[in-house]
Amino acid sequence: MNTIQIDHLSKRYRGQSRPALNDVSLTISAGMFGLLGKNGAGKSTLMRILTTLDQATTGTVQLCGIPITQRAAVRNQVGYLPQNFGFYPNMTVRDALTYLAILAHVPPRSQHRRINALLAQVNLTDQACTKVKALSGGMRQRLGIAQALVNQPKVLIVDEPTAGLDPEERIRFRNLLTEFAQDRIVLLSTHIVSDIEATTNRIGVLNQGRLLFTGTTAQLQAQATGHVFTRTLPLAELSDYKSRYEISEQVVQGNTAHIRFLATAGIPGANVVAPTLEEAYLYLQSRQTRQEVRQ
Ligand SMILES: Nc1ncnc2c1ncn2[C@@H]1O[C@H](COP(=O)(O)OP(=O)(O)OP(=O)(O)O)[C@@H](O)[C@H]1O
Repeated sequence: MNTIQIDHLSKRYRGQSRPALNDVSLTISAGMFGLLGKNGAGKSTLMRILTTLDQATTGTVQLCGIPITQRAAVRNQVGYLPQNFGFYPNMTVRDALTYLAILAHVPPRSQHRRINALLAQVNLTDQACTKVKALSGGMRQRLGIAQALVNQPKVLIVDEPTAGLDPEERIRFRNLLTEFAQDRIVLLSTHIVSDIEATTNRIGVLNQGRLLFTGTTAQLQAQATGHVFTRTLPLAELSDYKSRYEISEQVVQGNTAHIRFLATAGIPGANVVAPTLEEAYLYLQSRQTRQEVRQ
């Protein structure tokens, strides 16, 4: 029963006219799963419901077979790294983890061993005596993972974890997540497509509270096949293209522009190219917008 089963989940915050989540149904099985969506799509709301920090308005969730309403039991199975994670700045890394281990009821005789293992896993052994406030952004996020794993959860939920990390730390952090996904569910929420590309091929896309897509990255890319084009054109024509099409890439050299763009049908003089995952994601979003305009 190593799955998260979400059925017809909706959430409407008090005083808001539009629901933050709108009839979301989704099954997430073991391994890494990426949840993509732009700002305000509802990702954090879903994460907070799955971690029992917030409650749905309607719908049900079963996490590893446990109904989400059994909050204490669910919390034993879930580790969470929230957005903007930051805690106990004046404690050392070891003291902060020890404190959390106590809160998580880790037996005193296992605490030291568990914390040493976690520090090694997230590569922070050398920083055990460093104060949290002195860690770099990447180290802090790795400490965030360690704190989420203190109670050895079956499910790890991470919300926009790579924002603000430099490329090296971002890669390191993503590799860490894929390692952890080998024997548990890791749910990664992000609006950064390259984070998904580098870690998983199983995704869901949220937009304005609705699940627009769930499947593999290849399936998403297949939906955009035939809708991404490349063209070299005089720089003077670029603004006209920009007003008509979604440009996914542009390189300007002198008076010439090389562009990749999205269009619903073939364009004379433009060549069809295979969509990248980012372009497939943009195509999905723009198709949704066109449908809304038509309605
Ligand atoms: N506590 C709250 N009270 C009222 N509205 C909220 C609350 N939290 C979120 N919302 C609204 O719910 C919608 C979804 O927000 P949510 O934070 O879940 O999106 P998100 O995809 O995580 O976006 P971001 O990447 O910006 O965090 C937004 O319209 C947001 O304004």
